[in-house]
Amino acid sequence: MSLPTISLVPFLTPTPSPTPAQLETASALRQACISYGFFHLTDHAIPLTFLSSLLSRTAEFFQTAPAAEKQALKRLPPPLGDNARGYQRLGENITGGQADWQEAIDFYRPWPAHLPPPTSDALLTGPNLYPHTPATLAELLREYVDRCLDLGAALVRAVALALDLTPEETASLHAATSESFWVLRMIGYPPLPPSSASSSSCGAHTDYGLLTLLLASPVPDSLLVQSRDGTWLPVTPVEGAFVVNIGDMLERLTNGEWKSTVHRVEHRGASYRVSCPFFFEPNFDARIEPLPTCVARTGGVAKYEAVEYGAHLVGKIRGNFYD
Ligand SMILES: N=C(N)NCCCC[C@H](N)C(=O)O
Ligand SMILES: O=C(O)CCC(=O)C(=O)O
Ligand SMILES: [Fe+2]
Repeated sequence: MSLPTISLVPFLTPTPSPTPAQLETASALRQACISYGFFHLTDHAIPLTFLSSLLSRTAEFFQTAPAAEKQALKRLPPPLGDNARGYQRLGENITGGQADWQEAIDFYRPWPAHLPPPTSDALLTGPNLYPHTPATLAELLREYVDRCLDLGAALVRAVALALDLTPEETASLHAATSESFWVLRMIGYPPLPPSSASSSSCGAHTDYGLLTLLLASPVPDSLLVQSRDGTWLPVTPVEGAFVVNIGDMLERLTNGEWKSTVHRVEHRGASYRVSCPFFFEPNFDARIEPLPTCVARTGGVAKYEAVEYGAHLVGKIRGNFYD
């Protein structure tokens, strides 16, 4: 099935006031976010050759890194690790109480020095663990983070216009994402065993933050997006495009006008699928509550309380692993 496609060209460079091309894109973005909460993003300024190398080096890590290297990168409880960053073996992740058929590495923004540790057990305060195999992967991952942060900032400009925010609300949205507590996840999906009709590569969930930029192997129908009527729409990848979706914090900011759409992964067939979702999130300590312009458009009553993004994230991480 085809999700809407949005070209980011008009938003790549900030402008003092909205251009006609920006207004046109903002209106298409608004429709896509209301109808699906998911869209393909093209013309994002990240070269296809870079994205292809990142995907192929990621596949190389999962398929060829020695077991000892994966062991050395393991997500560990304190004092050796911070319980969140690092490598997770097949079956270590759970969604909705069921194991996901995937292995992964999580990277987060380095813990901001000015914030107190979020929990007594030092969750999230440790170092990122970058792979050594293949040799060029760590540098690609770091460059990918920088590029995705720029892309996230451009998308926030588009979102502010699509939501018709006041200048004050636009400024507060930019301030709430200026130190984005980003997450980069490298995921490897071996095909699901053919016999296991009930198992899943990644169970049905919503993403936690603002906007997810999903880069994945071009395998059709592995990612499934729940439509507004409850049916599952299989996604056909568009070469060089990101699949972008809305997270829980953007649903809250919009007072539910835009929903954080439920999605899941069911990867069958013969290929080894990889993905590198970049989660462009609010600052860890950002207070997220419905924006007045969105409240006014959705019946005049705030349907969500204010939350600190970090508190929401910590609650989610607690339920993500078997141990
Ligand atoms: N930051 C995000 N969205 N990470 C991926 C979430 C995948 C689902 C997760 N196991 C869960 O149960 O929520
Ligand atoms: O790999 C994918 O296509 C999606 C992964 C995903 O939804 C997630 O990690 O949040
Ligand atoms: Fe997701």
